[in-house]
Amino acid sequence: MAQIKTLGQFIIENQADHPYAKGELSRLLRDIGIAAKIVNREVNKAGLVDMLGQAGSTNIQGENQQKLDIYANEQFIAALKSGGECCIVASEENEEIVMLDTDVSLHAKYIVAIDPLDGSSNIDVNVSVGTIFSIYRRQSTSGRATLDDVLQKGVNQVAAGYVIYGTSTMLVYTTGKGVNGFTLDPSIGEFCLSHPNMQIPKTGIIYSINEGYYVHFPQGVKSYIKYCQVEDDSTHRPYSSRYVGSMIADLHRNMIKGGIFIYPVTAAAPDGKLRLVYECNPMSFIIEQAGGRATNGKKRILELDVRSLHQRTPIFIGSEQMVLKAEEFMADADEQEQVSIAS
Ligand SMILES: O=P(O)(O)OC[C@H]1O[C@](O)(COP(=O)(O)O)[C@@H](O)[C@@H]1O
Ligand SMILES: [Mg+2]
Ligand SMILES: [Mg+2]
Repeated sequence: MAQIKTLGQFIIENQADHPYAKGELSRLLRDIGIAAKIVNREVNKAGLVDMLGQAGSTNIQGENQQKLDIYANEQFIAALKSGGECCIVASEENEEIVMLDTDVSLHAKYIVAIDPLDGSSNIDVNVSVGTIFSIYRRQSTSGRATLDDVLQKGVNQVAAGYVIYGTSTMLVYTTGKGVNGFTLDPSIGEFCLSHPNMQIPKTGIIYSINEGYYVHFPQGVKSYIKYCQVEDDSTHRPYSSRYVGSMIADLHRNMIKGGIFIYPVTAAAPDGKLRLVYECNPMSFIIEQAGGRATNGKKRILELDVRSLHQRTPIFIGSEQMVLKAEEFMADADEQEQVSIAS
């Protein structure tokens, strides 16, 4: 049987990849791995430990917080605090940034942005959910780190990853040197390397979008969906429509099989629904590192200016050729619109 390699071993072995390698980032990734195991334990038995359903509170997005949203948030913040390598946590579930003000973490170099539980609407129905994390180095060199240290462009990420609590539990991450996936082996309680050097296929036959909002989509998106549904053997169309409703699960599937995931602007979400800092930037870093593409229909997600903590953006992400194709339809629709305005 092949030698297993745990996440801890892999992180240490690859520590030299990082310009600042003194072990802090490795310890930070270790802390995230520990919190992921604790959250996984509760997710797996949520119905037995009263962890299903709403917590009775709402977050800054106006969403009803699920009990597991809050539990996961507390576990990741606690692990990052006790680990001492993180000075600020920016979370979907906290309106403001969370300053980790222990003596050690005050001087820590890293910022962690996190979506503690992604796919919250799927918790109670036993469909895959996840955790998304993004890591930056603080830019300010003296005093306390501030919100400005958090509102950095996605290109500045030093690491990003996600945990998927699905048929198996996996942790997938990048530090800018490719993407690797680790599966949790409950019998030894370790994440073990199972998906080395993940590469997303350049194209695929899966499109992933909530078609229930079709009437509210921009013309370019409507045209692209029609393109996906046309019969054409030479391009393996019609494509298959797959939509789990957990960004993590939809992107993980597409990363392995190829495909495109789109969450565009809609009437209800004029800036899109998904959040730039702790959903779109980390997932775009991972997908790009796996050979894919991620834009807002025009501009690279990782180059977008970050103005606020819970800022939203439309996103077109996945297999490179499919995202480029969707962008073509967006550009054509814009052109049409310009022509009709001009005439
Ligand atoms: O129900 P919709 O509008 O299709 O939205 C589904 C999207 O919302 C999300 O659940 C938002 O994430 P959270 O669950 O972390 O709030 C994504 O995971 C998913 O892709
Ligand atoms: Mg989310
Ligand atoms: Mg969430």
